[in-house]
Amino acid sequence: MAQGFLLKYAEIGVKGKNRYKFEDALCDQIRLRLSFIDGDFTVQKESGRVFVQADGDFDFDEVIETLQRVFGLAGISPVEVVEDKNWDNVTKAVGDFVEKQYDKCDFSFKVKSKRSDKHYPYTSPEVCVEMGGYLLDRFPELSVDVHNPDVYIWVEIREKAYIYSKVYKGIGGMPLGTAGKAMLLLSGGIDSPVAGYMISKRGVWIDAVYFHAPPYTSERAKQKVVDLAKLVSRYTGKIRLHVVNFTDIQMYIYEQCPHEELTIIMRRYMMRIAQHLAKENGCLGLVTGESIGQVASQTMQSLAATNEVCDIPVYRPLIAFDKQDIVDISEKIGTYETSIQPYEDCCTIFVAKHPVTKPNLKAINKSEENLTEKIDEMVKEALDTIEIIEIGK
Ligand SMILES: Nc1ncnc2c1ncn2[C@@H]1O[C@H](COP(=O)(O)OP(=O)(O)OP(=O)(O)O)[C@@H](O)[C@H]1O
Repeated sequence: MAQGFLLKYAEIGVKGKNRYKFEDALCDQIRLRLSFIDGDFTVQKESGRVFVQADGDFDFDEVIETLQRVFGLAGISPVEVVEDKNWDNVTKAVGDFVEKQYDKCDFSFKVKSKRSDKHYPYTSPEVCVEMGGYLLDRFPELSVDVHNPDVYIWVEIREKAYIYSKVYKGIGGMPLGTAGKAMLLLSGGIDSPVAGYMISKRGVWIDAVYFHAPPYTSERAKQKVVDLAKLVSRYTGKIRLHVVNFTDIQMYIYEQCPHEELTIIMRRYMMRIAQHLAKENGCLGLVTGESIGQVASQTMQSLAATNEVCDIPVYRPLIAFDKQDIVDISEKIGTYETSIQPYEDCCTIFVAKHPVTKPNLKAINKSEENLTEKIDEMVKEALDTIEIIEIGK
């Protein structure tokens, strides 16, 4: 059983003077996530790494899976720690480690070393050579292969010595909470959950808003969005989901506006409401799952028309992604199966047969003039009757 886990971080490593803030945010996230699973974990910074001391009963796979969902980590290694790092202790510990890890010591290996304690009597290359020699003496069936070894044996000389041979890939990105908060427009489709995951991977907290149109969209369609938010929150942490009743607004637009402009005008009202909620909740921008050319409302002209009603940035993490690339990510993060459940979305119910693909802004603005102040009352009513669902932890 590993005594703990040595974690390598991703981009934080290239940060300058304020690197400690990113490291602290990362440690906070690791502590939080590990607090939800069995085991007794102590998280501490260790020059360029994070060390998690693991005590008590814990499920190894669960720890790895949990850490693999923490943004900011590049690699996760179960380690043996040698407190007193004098050379004899370290060599013996490395030999014991190899013996314990592998039933048969007949493979090829390469020792890799990193030394952050510059006062240690051996340099990194010396550690590799000396340790390699020691292992060959102790396990005669081992062989060295510096180009393509079966096993890498890592020895990191820090305040203590750390020994490991496995590196589980981390998810990368930046620690949550290092980049402010944004409001995700979350539908029940494939794209917006992926967009939420992607923006969050850059360290952004997310809140979400879902436009619901009962009775045209069912309770099951809403539940699907709640389920998606739960799945996304395994990565993004807590999400405050705002469910907006959009029925009256949609019906009114349907009655008053040219049908080929419906999707754009509805989308503009969604953006206005989302922006209001974003400002109310301290969000610095909106996030959507749009990508250029995917459907009529996602041409560059249409995106310009939806942007026009926003005075805060609209982030579209998937803007240049092919559909298949988006599907691949949704499968990886576990939202795909839920996203493809066949429940209707309000945008697909009130869709025109021939929506405009190159909306003319003047024409759109003119059509919106027909909506009179009645729509402002409807927007106010929608804002007053929002249901808030707290998702995740
Ligand atoms: N009912 C809704 N509630 C909240 N946001 C929505 C809703 N419908 C659409 N959106 C937002 O608008 C974006 C574009 O929606 P649209 O239906 O045109 O495309 P889509 O490719 O089907 O997107 P998705 O797969 O995310 O549903 C979505 O990614 C989402 O951010």
